[in-house]
Amino acid sequence: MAQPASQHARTLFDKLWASHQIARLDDGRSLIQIDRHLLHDLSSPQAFSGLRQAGRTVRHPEKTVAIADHIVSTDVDRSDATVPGGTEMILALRRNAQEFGIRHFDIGHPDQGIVHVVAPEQGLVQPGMTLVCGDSHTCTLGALGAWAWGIGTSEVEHVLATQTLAMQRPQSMRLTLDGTLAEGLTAKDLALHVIRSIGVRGASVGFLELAGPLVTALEMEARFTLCNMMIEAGARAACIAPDEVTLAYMAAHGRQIPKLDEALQAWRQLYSDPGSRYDTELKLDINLQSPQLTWGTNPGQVIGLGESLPAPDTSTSDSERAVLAKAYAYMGLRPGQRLEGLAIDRVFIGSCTNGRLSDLIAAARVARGRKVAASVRAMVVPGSMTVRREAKAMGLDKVFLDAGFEWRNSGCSMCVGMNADQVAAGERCVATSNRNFEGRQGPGARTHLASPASAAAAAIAGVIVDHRTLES
Ligand SMILES: CC(C)[C@H](C(=O)O)[C@@H](O)C(=O)O
Ligand code: SF4
Repeated sequence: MAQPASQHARTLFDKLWASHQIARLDDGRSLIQIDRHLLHDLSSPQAFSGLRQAGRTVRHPEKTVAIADHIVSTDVDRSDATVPGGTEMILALRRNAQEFGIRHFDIGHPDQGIVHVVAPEQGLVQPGMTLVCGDSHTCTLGALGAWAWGIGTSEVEHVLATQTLAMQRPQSMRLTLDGTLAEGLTAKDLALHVIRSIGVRGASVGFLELAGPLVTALEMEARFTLCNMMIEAGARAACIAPDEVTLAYMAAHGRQIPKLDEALQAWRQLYSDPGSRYDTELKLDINLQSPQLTWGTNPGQVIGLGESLPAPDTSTSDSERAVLAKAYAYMGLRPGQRLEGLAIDRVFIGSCTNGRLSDLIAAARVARGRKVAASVRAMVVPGSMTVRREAKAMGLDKVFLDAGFEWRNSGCSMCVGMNADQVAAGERCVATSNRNFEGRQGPGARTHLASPASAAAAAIAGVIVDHRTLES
C-alpha cells in the first residue's frame, strides 16, 4: 500500500504556491503574486485596449517585458511590413511599451526573438518565480524551476493592472521518466513519445512536475524542449526542479540578478521533499530506440521510424475511428504505411521548441557538406537574434547556406500560419515546432513534427529518413 504523504513533506508546487499566495478570497480562490509578465505582439493589444478603457495603468512596468515575435517577418532585411493586419499589432505593442515604460524586444533589437527563447536567455526567468504570458507555450519556462503558465487576454489585462491573478489552486501531477534513449535521440523524440504514450489529455493539470533520470540527464536547452511540449499533453505549467544544470545556466544568464550568489543557494531549496505527493503520480519506463515523428493532426499521433502507421482495431471506438480517418485523409496517408521514404516539400527548423543553439548544432551536424534535395524548400529560423549571432560565430550559417537552407531572422515563423512563412495547401512539411493541427502551418498544410536532426535529414534526403543513416 502507498505510504500516506507526510504532513510536512511539501512538493515543489506546494512551495511555489505558498510563496506566492498573497490572500485567500471569499469565493475560494487565492490571489497569486506574479513575478514576471511577458507580452507578445499577438495576445497583448486587446488587453491594453481594455486597460485604457478601464482608465487603469500598468502596475509594475519593471516586471513586464514585451517581445515582438508571432507576426513579424523573418526576412533578413525585414521592416515592420508583414501579413495584412500584422503591422498594426507590431505598432500597437511598440506604442504600448513606450507609453507604459515597458522594456521591449522589438524588430531591430539585437536580442529580439521568440518570447520563450528570449526570456531565459536574458535572465528574465528565475527558479521559484511565477511567470505568465498570454501564450500557451509559456510552460517552456518552467524548465528553470519557475511556475510558468499561459493565460488568456482578460487575465493579461488583470496582471497588467494588478500584478496578481485570482485562481483556484490547480490540480498537480508528477510525471517521472525513467529508462533509456538510444544514441542520437533527443528531448524532442522523448517529448513526442511521452505524448504518444499518455495522450494529448494525459497530463491535463494546472501544474506538472517532470522528474526522473531521463529528465535530469537532459541539458538545459533540452529541458526547455521537453517542457515546451507538455502543454500538448494538457499541462498548463511544466516544471523541473532546479539542479546543478539549472544553476549553471542561471549563473551564465542571470548576471544582472541582484545578489545572484545568494539566489543560487536559495534555489537549491526548490525541490519536492521526499515523501511529498502530488494529486496524481505517473511513471513511464521508456526504452526509445528510433526517431519519433508525428504522422497525424495532433501531437499524440506519433510513430517511431521503423513502425507502421496504426490501423483501427477491435478496441477502437467509433469516435476514435472517425478521428483517425480524418487525420489520415488530411495527411494523405494510409494505415499500415511507413513514414520512411515519404516525399516532403518543406522543412522548418526553428520555433520555441527547437530554435535554440543546441538545436541548430544538431541540424548542422546532419547538413554539413550536403545539399538540400532539389524538391525541398528548407529554412532555418533561429529562435532569437542572440541564437542567430551565436550560431553565426560558430559558422553554422555557412553550413546551412552552403547546403541550400534559407537562413532567416528570428520569429515564430512557420510554426504558426500567422506571418508570411507558410506551407501551401497539400504540401508536406517536416517541422521542429510543437503543433501539427489542421491548417497550423497554413490552410491544407501537412505537418510532421520532428527533432532538428530528423528535419535536417529530411531536407537533405527529400524524404523522411532516419538521420542516423546520414550523420557523419
Ligand atoms: C498565438 C498564441 C496565443 C499561441 C499560443 O497560445 O500558444 C501560439 O503561440 C501558439 O503556439 O499556438
Ligand atoms: S514559436 Fe510557435 S509555439 Fe512558440 S510561441 Fe511562437 S507560435 Fe507559439
